[in-house]
Amino acid sequence: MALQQVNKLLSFKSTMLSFGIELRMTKDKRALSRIIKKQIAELLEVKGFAILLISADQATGELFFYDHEQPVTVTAAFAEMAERPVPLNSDFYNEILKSSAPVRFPNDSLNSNVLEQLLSLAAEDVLVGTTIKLGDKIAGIMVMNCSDMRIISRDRQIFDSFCSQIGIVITNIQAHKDLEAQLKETEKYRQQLEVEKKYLAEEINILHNTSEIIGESSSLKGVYHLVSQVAKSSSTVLILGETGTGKELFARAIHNNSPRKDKVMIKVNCAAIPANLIESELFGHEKGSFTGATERRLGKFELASGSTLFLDEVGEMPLDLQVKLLRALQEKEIERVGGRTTIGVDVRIVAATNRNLEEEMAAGRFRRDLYYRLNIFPIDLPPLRQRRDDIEMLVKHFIEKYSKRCGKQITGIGPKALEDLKRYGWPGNIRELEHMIERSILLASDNTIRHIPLPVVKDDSVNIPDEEAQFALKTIDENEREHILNVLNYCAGRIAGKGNAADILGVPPTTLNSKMKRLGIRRGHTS
Ligand SMILES: Nc1ncnc2c1ncn2[C@@H]1O[C@H](COP(=O)(O)OP(=O)(O)OP(=O)(O)O)[C@@H](O)[C@H]1O
Repeated sequence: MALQQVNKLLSFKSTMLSFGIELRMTKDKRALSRIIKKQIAELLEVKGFAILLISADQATGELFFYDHEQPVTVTAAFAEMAERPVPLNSDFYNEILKSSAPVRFPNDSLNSNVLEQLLSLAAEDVLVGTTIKLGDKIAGIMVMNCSDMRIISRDRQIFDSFCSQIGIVITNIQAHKDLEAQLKETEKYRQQLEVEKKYLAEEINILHNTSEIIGESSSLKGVYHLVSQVAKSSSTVLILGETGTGKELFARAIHNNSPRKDKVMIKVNCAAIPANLIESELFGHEKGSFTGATERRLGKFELASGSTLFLDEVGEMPLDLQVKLLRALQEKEIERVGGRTTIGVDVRIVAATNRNLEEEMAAGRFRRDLYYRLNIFPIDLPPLRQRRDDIEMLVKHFIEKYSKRCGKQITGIGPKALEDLKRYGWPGNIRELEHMIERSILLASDNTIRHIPLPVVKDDSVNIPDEEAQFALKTIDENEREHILNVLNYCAGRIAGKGNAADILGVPPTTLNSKMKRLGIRRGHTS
């Protein structure tokens, strides 16, 4: 090799080496632009340049490196323009992206105000565009103006080496940016978890403070025994029982006596969530997966991982979601709405319902396969009318709880009032008893409850039965209908408002209205 050639090669190598080192040591985009400008001008006699960073789908470019010393760059208009992505759908950019070598273009090809201002092409200038690659991956596009394209063509080795050095820098910066974005996303995700955890912990705290299980009747002792047998395992439990019998209370007891007790039990009320939101509530969603999904949201399944998921009112779950629930239970993994990957979850399921699932299956409203998956360890909670022995204890418990809350000094209940309570049918079970005691405390004029405002009977067809035998002949719906009618009579047909039917029954007026509709109760039924 001729000495001159060897010297040229040596000098080129050392220039590239120091260029590469300089680039890698500089962190500031403005300073990097300055280094690129100096080198490109010295080596290739390039006058102006701009480098665009390409979006992942190659649809737009972001102005990344350019000559910050150009006077135009200090204007507000330029700053605003420089922020906007440059669309890459013109022939000019297509040609550059397709070509493996630098391409020369007519001077009016730029089609971008910001680039036109940066390069400020003179008539004698040559406009050149090229891709900036790292290996086979296109990282950016460089457009430049020089006086003679031949310099670039002649020194292609220099030019290519120069471009790949910039490719390394761009890729590094991009990777750093991606990492930062991921860290930001993770931090947001962590914060969301914290918020949800705090909210749930508070919710549970409230419930814990008030949710001692009271009762020593033999039927309840049978339930305690079942709870103690199953709690320690991870088996699915299905709690069955009429409304207000304490299904949620027992679900918490199972969780609190399980090895998962240090984590918060997560509850989903399958009846309370609109059908179109319940999937996202259970399985979560990715950002943008549907209108209104502005953030990624964790589902209750994910939140319950390592803990217990309490599926309340599972009998009300829409059929299409029952399929998804079954899949999640069988495969122990879920997919967020709009997500592309499956997420493994370790969740213990406790489900509850006041519906007769056999009937629901026969009517085609509940999937048989899901029923068998849930009915592994069923626990039947007896209604209050079958454990009247517990009424006195429960009454004492609620008197203590509510007299404190109401700021009254109620110490007990009179024998007549207690006898009335023991004879009543309790279709709303313990919840109804609880509300009744709260109401009686508010109405009491001295420190003893002497009168209980039990629903008044006005219609023979809804007469309150004397003994258990009569209840045994009725269905839950019949009982519910009868009780609602009694309460409506008592409130002179008024549904909404404090002290009226919905309030006494402990349900929102809308729920009472729909129950009335389902049970065929018209307002005219009441007097
Ligand atoms: N054995 C009990 N001792 C004390 N309080 C009880 C008992 N059982 C139920 N309660 C109270 O009665 C109310 C209703 O209980 P819970 O919500 O657990 O019933 P549920 O069967 O889940 O009702 P629903 O079917 O309407 O969801 C709660 O305030 C609960 O604390």
